[in-house]
Amino acid sequence: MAKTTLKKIGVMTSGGDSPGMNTAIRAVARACAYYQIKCVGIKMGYEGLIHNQMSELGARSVKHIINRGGTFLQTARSEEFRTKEGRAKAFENLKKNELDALIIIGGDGSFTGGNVFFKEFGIPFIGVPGTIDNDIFGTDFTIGYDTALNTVIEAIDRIRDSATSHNRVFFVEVMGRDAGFIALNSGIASGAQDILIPEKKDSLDDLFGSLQHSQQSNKNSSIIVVAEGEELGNVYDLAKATEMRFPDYDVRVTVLGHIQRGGNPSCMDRVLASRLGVAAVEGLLDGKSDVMAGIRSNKIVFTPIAEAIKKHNEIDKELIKVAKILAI
Ligand SMILES: Nc1ncnc2c1ncn2[C@@H]1O[C@H](COP(=O)(O)OP(=O)(O)OP(=O)(O)O)[C@@H](O)[C@H]1O
Ligand SMILES: O=P(O)(O)OC[C@H]1O[C@](O)(CO)[C@@H](O)[C@@H]1O
Ligand SMILES: [Mg+2]
Repeated sequence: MAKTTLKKIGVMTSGGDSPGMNTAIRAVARACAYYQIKCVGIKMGYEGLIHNQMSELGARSVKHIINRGGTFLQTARSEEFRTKEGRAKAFENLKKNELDALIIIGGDGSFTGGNVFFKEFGIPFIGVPGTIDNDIFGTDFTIGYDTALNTVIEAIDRIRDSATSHNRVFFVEVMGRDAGFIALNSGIASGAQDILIPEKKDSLDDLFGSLQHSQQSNKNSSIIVVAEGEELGNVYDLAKATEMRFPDYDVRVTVLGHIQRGGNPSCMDRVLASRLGVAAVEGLLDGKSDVMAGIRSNKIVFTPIAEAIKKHNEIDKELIKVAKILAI
């Protein structure tokens, strides 16, 4: 396997945390131990590189974290790393600690940072997609997405209990930044009356038509799942417009928020994180750099970082159709 002579690599988590990041760190540390290279854990994403916060991770340093949410290395959104001076400090520390390469577990922003750093200083790196949003090109699934979906449907199931008891209309906001993957899939899985996502052109008329249909077809509650990036309006605007249009409807709003980012990773996320962590170490040993390790049709693939950042996964139109048919 080994085409390179890497002796020591650094691993970090960066951007928003996601369930399964710990599993990925464990996989990186253990794969390094297996291939007899040193692994260093960098604290707080790029902040830890800039402020020299790092320590060696052996195979046993990562015990009992496979099942824990969050990231024990912690994470950050580093403004300083966006500056040339910040990145120069990071490079100095990287040399001081004799790190030959980096594995960056995070989202598109973290990969952009890695790409800029690679261009400036030639530090080899591989990205591992860790975000609940599933908004990264080059992988069918990102680490944390499946767990977040399961958290969302559990929450909406509970909302449904209350909604049906009161004949209410609920607007439920889910995360996803500019993408509607969480909303569309959780909406189908929780039997939503309507699902509003940025990738689909929505209108108030269509929404009102759907609510009216729900009322007329003897449903005793309606759940509307709204992606946080929805362009028609946020959940509060939509609830207000609905109350004005249908004064007799009893409307409520729930914003699920950061509960979607926590919790023990699902089996799917643990397997994904384990595979991608090993693939990233093997990829570096194989001489790959400036790429992201992902999974496509259940096979490990490496995608140039520039593509992973720029391109977007399309929403599956079949899912939109299924959601519509099943809301009959
Ligand atoms: N253009 C850039 N140049 C240098 N560093 C960058 C750049 N863009 C992002 N970064 C670094 O990457 C960090 C993480 O990016 P960001 O906050 O966008 O999260 P992310 O990795 O996209 O994860 P998520 O969207 O899931 O929260 C930023 O705080 C910054 O330190
Ligand atoms: O944790 P913060 O900084 O509030 O960021 C929230 C954002 O991060 C994510 O949870 C992950 O990218 C998005 O879904 C959300 O828009
Ligand atoms: Mg991002």
